[in-house]
Amino acid sequence: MSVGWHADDEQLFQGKSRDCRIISLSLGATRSFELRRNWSDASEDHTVRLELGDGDLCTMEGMLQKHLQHRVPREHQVSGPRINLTWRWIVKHAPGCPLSRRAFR
Ligand SMILES: O=C(O)CCC(=O)C(=O)O
Ligand SMILES: [Fe+2]
Repeated sequence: MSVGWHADDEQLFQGKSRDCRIISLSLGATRSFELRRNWSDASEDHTVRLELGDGDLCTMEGMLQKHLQHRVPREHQVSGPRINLTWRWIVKHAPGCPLSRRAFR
């Protein structure tokens, strides 16, 4: 299992235009989690690598989704199952949703 380079830029969370907090809990096998800048720079590799183990919490906050991408790279030496639970805050509600009036206060 792997997750390719991406930003969590879904409209629901508005992570490219305002502060956005995403909290994740990893359970199971330890996996690498990498971050890189959101624009190409072939001359230098600024990739940052973390290890997310069983029970680890990871947060991505502020404007991280605008400026950085993240991924969980393929690692052939890793075996065993892993799940990652995430908590995200919906800030863009459908028109007519009772929460939409509060969303941008
Ligand atoms: O599995 C992870 O640690 C990250 C998953 C992820 O990037 C996502 O759900 O958007
Ligand atoms: Fe993600």
